[in-house]
Amino acid sequence: MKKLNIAAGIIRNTQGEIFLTRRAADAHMANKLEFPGGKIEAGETPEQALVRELQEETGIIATGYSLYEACAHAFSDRHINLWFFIVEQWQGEPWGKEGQPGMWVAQHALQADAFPPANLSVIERLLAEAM
Ligand SMILES: Nc1nc2c([nH]c(=O)n2[C@H]2C[C@H](O)[C@@H](COP(=O)(O)OP(=O)(O)OP(=O)(O)O)O2)c(=O)[nH]1
Ligand SMILES: [Mg+2]
Repeated sequence: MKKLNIAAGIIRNTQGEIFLTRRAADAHMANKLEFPGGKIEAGETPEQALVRELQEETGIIATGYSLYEACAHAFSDRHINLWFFIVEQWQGEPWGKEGQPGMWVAQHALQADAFPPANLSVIERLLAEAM
């Protein structure tokens, strides 16, 4: 079974909104909302992958972040380890740089069923901790 390690950024602004992107129609977990991010490459730390992926997918340079939650999930065809980081300091303005729709959503308005199933626990925690 395929094993993937993923770093993703929960980019949160001072209004308590989080930047989300929608996955492509032809990707794994097609059309689901996600926290921007992607595969940790050989030799990279999760933090290095986070900074690289956010630059590639949203154009920002993350400068302040901390690990929020790590979890594992077995899909029917792959096993993934996910590292979710809260990102609260960055340079630039995030946008859907790879053509994917991007949007700001209030933390308290996140909806777990719009995300891949692996995100359930992190969404529940974000909802519980929303202002
Ligand atoms: N980025 C991201 N991926 C997630 C989330 N939840 C979740 O299950 N995933 C899964 C979907 C994919 O199987 C995997 C992410 O891989 P990806 O397709 O984004 O990888 P990548 O950016 O490196 O893309 P590529 O170079 O392979 O095209 O993790 C999430 O919140 N954010
Ligand atoms: Mg990605």
